[in-house]
Amino acid sequence: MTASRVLVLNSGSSSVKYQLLDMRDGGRLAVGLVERIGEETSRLKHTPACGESRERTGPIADHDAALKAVAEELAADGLGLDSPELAAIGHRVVHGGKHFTEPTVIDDTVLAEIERLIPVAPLHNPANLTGIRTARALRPDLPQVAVFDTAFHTTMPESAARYAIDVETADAHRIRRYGFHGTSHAYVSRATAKLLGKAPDEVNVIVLHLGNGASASAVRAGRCVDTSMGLTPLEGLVMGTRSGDMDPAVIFHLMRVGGMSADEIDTLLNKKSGLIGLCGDNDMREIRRRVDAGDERAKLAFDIYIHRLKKYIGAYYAVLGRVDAVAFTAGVGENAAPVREAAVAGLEELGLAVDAERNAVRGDEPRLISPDDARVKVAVVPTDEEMEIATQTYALVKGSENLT
Ligand SMILES: Nc1ncnc2c1ncn2[C@@H]1O[C@H](COP(=O)(O)OP(=O)(O)O)[C@@H](O)[C@H]1O
Ligand SMILES: CC(=O)OP(=O)(O)O
Ligand SMILES: [Mg+2]
Repeated sequence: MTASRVLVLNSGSSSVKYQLLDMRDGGRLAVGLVERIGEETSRLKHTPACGESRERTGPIADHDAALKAVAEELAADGLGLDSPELAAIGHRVVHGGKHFTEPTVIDDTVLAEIERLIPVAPLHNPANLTGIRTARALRPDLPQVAVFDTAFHTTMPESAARYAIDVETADAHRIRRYGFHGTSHAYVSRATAKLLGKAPDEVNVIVLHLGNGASASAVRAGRCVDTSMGLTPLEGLVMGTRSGDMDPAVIFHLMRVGGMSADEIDTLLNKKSGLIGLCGDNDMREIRRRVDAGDERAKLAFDIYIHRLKKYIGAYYAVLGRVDAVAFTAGVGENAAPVREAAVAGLEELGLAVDAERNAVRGDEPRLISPDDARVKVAVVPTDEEMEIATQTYALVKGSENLT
């Protein structure tokens, strides 16, 4: 029997999403989520294919404890990490810098590089590292593979990747646009081509990944040519708790006039800005409920969110020259019909429109929400970062087995 299972760990700043997949048929043997890590109200939800969902509530102190709890849940279903059927563990790693352009088997050198990049992904890389270290301790013999959020964006031309700052300073500090959510942008742009009945290299797609973190990308013939996140996942769209774009001089002003430290401003812009800073809520469901109830602050937050999104659709339309489809994905993009409607409203001259009835339909499958005669298709394409990570992990592990 050859090992054919892959465990995927997607460790976020306060959560771990995981899936155990059988790569012979892509079947999901178990999926789960640990939320609110580090709080009193942590929750683990585990759903095995062979039975009912189970929940654990109560404090889970850190990512190490979270992963150990996940390992226990898997073991309870006979799917423990000690299984000989496990071929590899695939990890989402947010920042891979310029160095990592492909999925990579993790060794001590790779770990050190991920650690070196912590200052440019302070919310994400530490969590990813803990996930890797704990998984390695549990199964030291197993290949652990890192799949980087930045990898898909390494095809960007210098004109998109470079900031217009002094070249020597930028190079000395490796300052450039790296871009994130690449696994999702890659998966969704390919799935969008498939939905249109085309090969990925035949279409130009604008992908809008709208989760808690949010980013847009311009994908020409299957290759990323621009993306909204930058050196760190702070730039670009308005997000749940992050500001996205603003005049960088705001930072000097807050330091000189507001008396704030660099760390305080970092926390302000990453954790207390975006939707939560504007209206006190970062969940689009709650914001829509408030907007519908006539709440002015929620309405302004929603309008700022949409205004920024629309600017990026226009910008990437110009970058691509010809657009075949705009694809909405992730928590907000897949579920919030009012966001999709508002983002595209008024863009008829660009060939973009949303059909209200189609937009209202909910579902898990990729689908078109534009009218039949639309020049540019608008699509909802559920992302599947875990499946993409598993596929890349398994291909790498099996490929290297075949070579030996
Ligand atoms: N039914 C829904 N309607 C509107 N927004 C939703 C819905 N479900 C989830 N969301 C939004 O999606 C966000 C989470 O998206 P997700 O892609 O899971 O984020 P992340 O991976 O960054 O944690 C929530 O914060 C919420 O704003
Ligand atoms: C890179 C990033 O912002 O990721 P997430 O949306 O998971 O926070
Ligand atoms: Mg996400």
